[in-house]
Amino acid sequence: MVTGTATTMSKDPILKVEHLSMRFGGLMAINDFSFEATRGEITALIGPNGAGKTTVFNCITGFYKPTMGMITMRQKGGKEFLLERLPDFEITKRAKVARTFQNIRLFSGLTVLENLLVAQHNALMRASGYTILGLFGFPAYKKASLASIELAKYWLDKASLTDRADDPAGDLPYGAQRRLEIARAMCTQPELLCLDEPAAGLNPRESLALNTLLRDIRTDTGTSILLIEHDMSVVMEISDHVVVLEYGQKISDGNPQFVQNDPKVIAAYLGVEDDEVDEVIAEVEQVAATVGHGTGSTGERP
Ligand SMILES: Nc1ncnc2c1ncn2[C@@H]1O[C@H](COP(=O)(O)OP(=O)(O)OP(=O)(O)O)[C@@H](O)[C@H]1O
Repeated sequence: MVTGTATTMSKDPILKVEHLSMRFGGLMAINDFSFEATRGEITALIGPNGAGKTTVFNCITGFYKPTMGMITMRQKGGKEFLLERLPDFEITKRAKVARTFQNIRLFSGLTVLENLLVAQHNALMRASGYTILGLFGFPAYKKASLASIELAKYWLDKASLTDRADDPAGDLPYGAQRRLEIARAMCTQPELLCLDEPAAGLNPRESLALNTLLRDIRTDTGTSILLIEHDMSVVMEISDHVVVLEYGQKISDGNPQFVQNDPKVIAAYLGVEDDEVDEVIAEVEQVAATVGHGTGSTGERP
C-alpha cells in the first residue's frame, strides 16, 4: 500500500519546469521532465547516480541551455522570468535564484566575513553609481555598505559562524564551509535557493546543523529551497516535497511519505524491475529475521 500524497499542481509555484530535455551528443540526459516547486517550501530532487539531477540544476541556473523545455521563475510580486533564455548572471541578479555547488567553491583566501560581503558586490556597485567618486561620496553607498555588513552579520549568526568571522574561509572545517556557502548565497537575497548535495561529506552533527539552518531559512525568510540530496535522512526530515528522477525521467512526485513508499522509487534505488520489488523486500525481511534483526514489519509494503 502506498501512503502519503502524490503532487498534482502547486497553488503558488515559484518554479515551473515544463517538458525539459537535455541532450549531450547521443545521450538524452533529461527526457521530457516536468515538475513544480511551491513557494516557501523545501523541494528535494533525488534519484540514483547519473539520473540527471545536476543537469536539471545546471539548466535552471543557466550553466546549460536546455535542448528543449521551459523553466519559469515566478517572483513574489508576480513577475515571471523564463530562465532558459537568461544568461547565468542575470538568473542570480534579476530572477533572484542563487545556487551552491557539489564541490565547495568559496574564496578560501578571504575571511569568512569577506566571503559574505563579496556576495553583495552587485548591490554595492549599484549604490556607488558605478563611479570611484561614488564609492567615497555617495550617502547611498555608505548606507548600502552598512546594510551589507548588517546582512553579513545576520547570516554569520544564522550559520553559527560569528566566532570564525575573521578566519580564512579555507581554514574552516568542512561542515562550516558548507554552511558558509549557503550563508553567502543567502546574502544575494534570493527568492529561490538551489543547493547541490549540501549534506555530502558531513558528519551527523554537521548534518543536524545543516538541517537547522535550512529550516530557519525557510521559516524566517520565506525563501523557497530546491535541493539535490543523496542523504535520505536529510531529505525525509526537512523536505515538504520530493521529486524522483531515474534515467532523466520523473518516476515519482509527492510528499516524503508518498515517495518513500512508492514501489517505483524502491525499485530504482534497488536497481530492480518494478514487479520484482515485493519479492526483493520479502527476501530482505526474511534475511533480517534469520539473523535476528526483525524489521517490525506488518507485512505491508514499506
Ligand atoms: N557536460 C556533459 N557532457 C556529457 N554528458 C554529461 C554532461 N553532464 C552530465 N552528463 C551525463 O548526463 C547524465 C546525468 O548526469 P548528472 O550529473 O546530471 O546526474 P546526477 O543525477 O546529478 O548524478 P550524481 O548523483 O552522480 O551526481 C550522466 O550520464 C552524465 O554522464
